[in-house]
Amino acid sequence: MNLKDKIRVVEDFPKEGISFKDITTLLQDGKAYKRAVDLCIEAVKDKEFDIIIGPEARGFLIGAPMSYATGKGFVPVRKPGKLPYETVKYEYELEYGTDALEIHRDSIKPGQKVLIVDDLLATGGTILSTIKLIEQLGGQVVSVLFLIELEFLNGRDTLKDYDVKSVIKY
Ligand SMILES: O=P(O)(O)OC[C@H]1O[C@H](OP(=O)(O)OP(=O)(O)O)[C@H](O)[C@@H]1O
Ligand SMILES: Nc1ncnc2[nH]cnc12
Repeated sequence: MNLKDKIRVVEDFPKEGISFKDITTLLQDGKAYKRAVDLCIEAVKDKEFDIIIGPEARGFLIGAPMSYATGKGFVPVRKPGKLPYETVKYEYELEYGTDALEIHRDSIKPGQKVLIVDDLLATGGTILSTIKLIEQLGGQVVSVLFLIELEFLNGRDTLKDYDVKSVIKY
């Protein structure tokens, strides 16, 4: 099965010049979704981690099933105003705008080994800010895993101090 064939590419969304990689077509195909999650788990099989962290919203779609399959906990990183308890916040730039992310202050214990998971690496801004949040709380990022990497945007340069893995590359 070629997973790339399951991803729908929508040109000029959400604005002109962006070639949007739409994973909803992959997710709605049960076998393809399972294969994608299995490949993500395979990609980090040599890594030791205590917890999985994924940013809203598409990071949940990959991180939560990986959490279920590996038996590790899942910590959501969310857009501002969504988490009910005390949070720390970080602002960042996207391929198509700016945004901010928050995490619960008590979600990571100092020294915990963290695997970060997201659906897609573009500029790396989302994950760099996720890393800042984790490190502020004393977590240790052992690896960062993406289902999709847009290599031409050089997000790996932004994340050069970290172990970065991806399953599908454009
Ligand atoms: O590498 P970057 O340039 O930071 O871009 C990648 C991020 O952009 C998308 O999320 P988006 O903010 O569109 O939110 P969503 O998951 O809620 O759709 C995607 O799911 C990644 O998290
Ligand atoms: N080109 C793209 N396709 C899908 N999600 C994205 N997030 C940032 N850039 C994206």
